[in-house]
Amino acid sequence: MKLESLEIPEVKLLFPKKFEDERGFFSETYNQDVFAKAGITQGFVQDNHSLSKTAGVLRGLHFQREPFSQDKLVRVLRGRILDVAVDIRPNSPTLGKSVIAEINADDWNQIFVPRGFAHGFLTLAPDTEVVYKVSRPYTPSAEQTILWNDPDLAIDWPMDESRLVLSAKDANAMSFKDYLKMV
Ligand SMILES: Cc1cn([C@H]2C[C@H](O)[C@@H](COP(=O)(O)OP(=O)(O)O[C@H]3O[C@H](C)C(=O)[C@H](O)[C@H]3O)O2)c(=O)[nH]c1=O
Repeated sequence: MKLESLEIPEVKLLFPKKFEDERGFFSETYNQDVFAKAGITQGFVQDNHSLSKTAGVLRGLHFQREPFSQDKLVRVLRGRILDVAVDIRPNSPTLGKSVIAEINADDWNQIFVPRGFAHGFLTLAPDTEVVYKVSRPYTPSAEQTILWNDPDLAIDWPMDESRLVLSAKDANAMSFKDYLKMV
């Protein structure tokens, strides 16, 4: 499996092998030993799957407070996303910095977003299906959302706000400044 580090090394891009033949393809999309060799030793306890019907669906920026924070291993079954991981670790030298990568079915790539990061994505195609493993279970009481277009984070989303589809929760999320007051 090919592995690439991004501007924040804890966030990793992975390219599992895809064996193609006249029938189609086979791919081990997760293998504990192979991923451990890539430095991903977290166990995963839950698989998630979301469908976004149009391009312009923006989900995020989400995280779960400690001790419920989740590592996430994200891939795209169909379509394309711009995936964003924001470093929200209070003592990190890259606090507030984002890593952005396109994850899509054609490239068959995955992104590993460790705990300590807020996560979100913007769909770039209709009928985009995202599946991802998480290392701790969903804990609604611990779920938090930081505003997708927070001025201090200054994430360069490549789509005009008027075209975005957001949940009410995400549209009314807290600012990064308010998050910093929490920690
Ligand atoms: C996350 C989650 C949600 N749900 C239920 C709760 C809601 O009734 C419904 C939709 O949840 P939500 O609007 O939070 O879904 P997304 O906006 O796709 O949230 C996800 O999007 C960003 C990109 C993430 O990184 C998180 O994993 C996750 O928060 O599914 C569950 O039952 N289990 C779960 O693990």
